[in-house]
Amino acid sequence: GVVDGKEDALSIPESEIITSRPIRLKDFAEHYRIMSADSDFRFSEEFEMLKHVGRDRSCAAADFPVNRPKNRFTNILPYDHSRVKLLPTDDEEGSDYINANYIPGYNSPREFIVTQGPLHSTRDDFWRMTWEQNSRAIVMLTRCIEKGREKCDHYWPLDTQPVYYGDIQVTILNESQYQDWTISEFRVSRGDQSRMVRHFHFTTWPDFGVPDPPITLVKFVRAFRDRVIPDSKPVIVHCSAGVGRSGTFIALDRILQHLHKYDSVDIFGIVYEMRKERVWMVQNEQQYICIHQCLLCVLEGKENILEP
Ligand SMILES: CNC(=O)[C@H](Cc1ccc(NS(=O)(=O)O)cc1)NC(=O)[C@H](Cc1ccc(O)cc1)NC(=O)OC(C)(C)C
Repeated sequence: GVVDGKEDALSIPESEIITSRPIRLKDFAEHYRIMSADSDFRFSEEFEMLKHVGRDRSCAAADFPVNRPKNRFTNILPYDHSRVKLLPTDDEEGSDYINANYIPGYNSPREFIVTQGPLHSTRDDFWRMTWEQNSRAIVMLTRCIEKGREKCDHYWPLDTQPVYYGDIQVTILNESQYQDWTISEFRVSRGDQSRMVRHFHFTTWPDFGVPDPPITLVKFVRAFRDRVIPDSKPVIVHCSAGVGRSGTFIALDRILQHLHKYDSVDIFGIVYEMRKERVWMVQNEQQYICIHQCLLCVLEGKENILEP
């Protein structure tokens, strides 16, 4: 079919759909120069090719009337095929629903769970998901309030007093504040069981934008990867809608691990794969280019330069 004058993705033969565009690391600087020429003309073209990826998938559960209030935004709904299901409570319709999808990482096909910033009304579901999925790390990429708008509920305690979220108790054990992020450790308990969950909160990433300078994101990903315990438990990543900043973070985390073992990198393919699992992962062109800028800084050895 032809939609708005262009062939839509469904009409292109499977064999002709481009799903990856690997670039050799030794050619990456030149690749970046070519793509960014003429006001990022080729970056725009390449990012446009990702527009329809995944969009043919159903979001039926998200659309159940009982689940609609659980979605922060009307246009950011989880695909059914990759959504995270809560353990249902006595066949209550919608009791298994949370706006969250499994996303592949460098280490496993379900390394991450990407979710929206909890609403006040869904924060108990958020902690239930964290417990049921046995997650030991949460990456938060938004502030709770930005430009006077609520982007995310403050879903963890305000001080060291324990707080219950449903039947799950959360206690802040410690908190380390840095210039652009805060790393905390929570004790998360249910009944007589307790676990430690690390909270990695990036605090200076504007919605719809990119960290300034991009190297700050490289340093945060390093800080996260150096501290996260390598295990098979999914890492929970969220921002406000759980698409733009979350997708950008995961893409960079994959790339920084990948380049130790391989001599090429496929940023287009990584974003393509993520968008098959969750809508709009890496939301805009600026974020897509930022991933390339971060990699360029690392390849040029700029990440260890002390800021002025
Ligand atoms: C461009 N903004 C949006 O699309 C946001 C959802 C969103 C996406 C990504 C991000 N950034 S993030 O993923 O990095 O947190 C924030 C918010 N959606 C809304 O604000 C939507 C409106 C909308 C915008 C664009 C569109 O194509 C369809 C509908 N509004 C909306 O859902 O209104 C409520 C909250 C009152 C129910």
